[in-house]
Amino acid sequence: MGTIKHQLRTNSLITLAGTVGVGKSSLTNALSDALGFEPSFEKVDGNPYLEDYYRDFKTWSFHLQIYFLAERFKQQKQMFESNIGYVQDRSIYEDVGIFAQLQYDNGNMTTRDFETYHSLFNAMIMSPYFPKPDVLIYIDGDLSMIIERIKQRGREMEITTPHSFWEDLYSRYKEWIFSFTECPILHLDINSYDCHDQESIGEIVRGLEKLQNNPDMKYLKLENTIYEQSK
Ligand SMILES: Nc1ncnc2c1ncn2[C@@H]1O[C@H](COP(=O)(O)OP(=O)(O)O)[C@@H](O)[C@H]1O
Ligand SMILES: Nc1ncnc2c1ncn2[C@H]1C[C@H](O)[C@@H](COP(=O)(O)O)O1
Repeated sequence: MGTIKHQLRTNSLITLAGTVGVGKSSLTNALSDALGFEPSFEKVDGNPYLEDYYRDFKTWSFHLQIYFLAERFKQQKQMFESNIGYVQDRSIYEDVGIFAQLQYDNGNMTTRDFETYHSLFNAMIMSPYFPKPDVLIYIDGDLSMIIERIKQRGREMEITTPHSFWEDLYSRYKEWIFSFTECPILHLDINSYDCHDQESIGEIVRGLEKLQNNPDMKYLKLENTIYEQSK
């Protein structure tokens, strides 16, 4: 798929948010390609804690969160210094507001560790390396479809994780997005776009432009961007 003409600032930061398996990485690829921006991925292969974490949340939650924070810091610093456009696969706000909070609420992180984690997070986002994203794209959809995608993707550690964990994560996302005010939100449903369709990606780009060019506009939901279906 080729590049799409757009009017976004050349150093824009577009961040994707949504639960595991919803399609962030796939859309990060398609959008960065279309915009001529760099993609910035969350690396799963090579994460030294992730498999242990899924086996034993209580032992590894704090270690994993610190690891993710360190990775994000390096990623943000590199993005800030290069001063070019990026599409980022997952925001730091989800680490703290969803994943760490979930494990704390479920008794898998102590108050001491949670407070240490929070103070590190707060110190980091005060640094110049953490400008607010221009737009956060929130991807949502039916939980059953999302679970199907997790199964199809085939990461063993995720497939063997109890359904209740995905339900908890899913319902937290629904609440979290309503309280999110750091930047404008472009809301997509997994049935409302197609990563392989230039028209559909073009509609998403138009949505991003609207939000970036209208400072009073804080939220936009794209109901259907798939040309074939909308006819
Ligand atoms: N629009 C889509 N339609 C069908 N399958 C999709 C779509 N987007 C992603 N997938 C598939 O769903 C799975 C999870 O997608 P991924 O982009 O890795 O999600 P995330 O990064 O949110 O965890 C992958 O197997 C991917 O190929
Ligand atoms: N902050 C996090 N805490 C726990 N687990 C996390 C965090 N960020 C990502 N993860 C996990 C969830 C998935 O198993 C992988 C990759 O996420 P994905 O949504 O598939 O990009 O890492």
